[in-house]
Amino acid sequence: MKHTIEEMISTQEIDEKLDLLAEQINAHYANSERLLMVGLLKGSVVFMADLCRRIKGHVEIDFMSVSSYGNAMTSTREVKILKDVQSDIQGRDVLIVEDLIDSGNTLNKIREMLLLRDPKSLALCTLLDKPERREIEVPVDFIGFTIPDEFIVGYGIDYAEQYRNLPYIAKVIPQE
Ligand SMILES: O=P(O)(O)OC[C@H]1O[C@H](OP(=O)(O)OP(=O)(O)O)[C@H](O)[C@@H]1O
Ligand code: HPA
Ligand SMILES: [Mg+2]
Repeated sequence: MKHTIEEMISTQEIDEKLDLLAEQINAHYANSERLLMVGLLKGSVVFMADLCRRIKGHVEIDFMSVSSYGNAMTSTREVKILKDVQSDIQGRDVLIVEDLIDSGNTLNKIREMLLLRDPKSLALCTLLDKPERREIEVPVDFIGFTIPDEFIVGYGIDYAEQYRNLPYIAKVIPQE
């Protein structure tokens, strides 16, 4: 599809928001002994890398790979687990780190799956939230930016695998 992109959230705004998010997360887990941050590949990689370096104390990171969008702009609503976490999460404080919540299908599925493994606690953090698009309610504990219903790219987030390397967040504008 022919399109252009337009900057929506600058690198500096992202940096400042990450400082705030990290402050909230550090306060929330001040008494936690072994926090496990679980990122969802691939979209959360850039956010995870920047966020985990701001978290204090004993922190471990792990990743899961799920996919629901392929190269399209709309969800198939089917969430496939392509790679599971390597860590045993039973009795652990687990923080899921996600780049974007749109319909809520991805996070809802992951949350249900991880809860069955009996973690000590399970919380959700997303950099971007698009509440207008929600199909399933998911409880989110830490939210960076609440954004309108636009297709987003950059800072780890793709359109047909492109733009993950942008250091800022942009919206995609379709063209004739
Ligand atoms: O709330 P939802 O409607 O489920 O959509 C959000 C999910 O969709 C995107 O991932 P995608 O499946 O495209 O994989 P990717 O992270 O590898 O780009 C995004 O990174 C979120 O994980
Ligand atoms: O806005 C988006 N951009 C990229 N991938 C996505 N997956 C769900 N929503 C989006
Ligand atoms: Mg994607």
